[in-house]
Amino acid sequence: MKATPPAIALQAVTKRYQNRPVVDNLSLTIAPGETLVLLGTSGCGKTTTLQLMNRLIDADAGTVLINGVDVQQQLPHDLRRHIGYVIQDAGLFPHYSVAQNIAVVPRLLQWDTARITQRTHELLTLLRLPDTILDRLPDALSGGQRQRVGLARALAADPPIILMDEPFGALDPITRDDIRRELKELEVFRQKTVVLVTHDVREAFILGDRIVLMDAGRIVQTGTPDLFRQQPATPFVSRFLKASGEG
Ligand SMILES: Nc1ncnc2c1ncn2[C@@H]1O[C@H](COP(=O)(O)OP(=O)(O)OP(=O)(O)O)[C@@H](O)[C@H]1O
Repeated sequence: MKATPPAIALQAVTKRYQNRPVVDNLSLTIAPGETLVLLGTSGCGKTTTLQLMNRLIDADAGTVLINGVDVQQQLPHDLRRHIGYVIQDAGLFPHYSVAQNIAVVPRLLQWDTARITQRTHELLTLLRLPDTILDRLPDALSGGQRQRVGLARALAADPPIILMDEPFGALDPITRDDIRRELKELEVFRQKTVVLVTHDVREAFILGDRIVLMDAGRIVQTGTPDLFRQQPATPFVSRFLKASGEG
């Protein structure tokens, strides 16, 4: 029997801007079903690393594989239909209603209206959203509701991989804590391969099966939250954890 390939693999990947590597010879594998958190200070290359995974940007060197297939052999739009993407403040289309936002990928996949309606209602229930918001524009939602709609949109076609870039960054601390907790408890979230970018150590410890701490485009330490607590690999790691009150 053939072994299952990693859901995502980066092999010696480099991305340069103005001749400066912002992702520097980085290698990383993510198992199916794993929640991996990319953690690090502002500008260390987390977002760039994430965007290499769904071909929002292309690497200058190295290989990115999704389920064992080089992303260069896949069309960006095909790839993105199979990889959900959630960004800060949800990134909803402002002139689309909530219903239209949630239906973006199902429409691309040419689902019929009945199937889209059924899926939309399932997602509203899953994410504890009232169906009274379906006709509203994103502007007429609270930040927490917008973020939930962003999640619903990313989950709509049930992609096996979800990429999340500072998904809770725009929320107040209480709403952020609530949504984090709810997300962690969702069965669907547990089953999926999730890569989450954050600079928030607490968030990384709550949500991550494994954490990758980056600095200047490189990996400083990889491991479970417990490993980070018990064996910070370098003084940089200790300082990073201490600065957030988790060290
Ligand atoms: N399109 C671009 N052109 C030039 N430089 C860029 C571009 N995108 C990112 N950079 C630079 O690459 C570096 C890494 O950026 P990246 O967004 O990946 O960092 P990050 O760790 O996600 O930071 P943050 O937490 O602030 O979002 C930064 O110095 C940034 O200024």
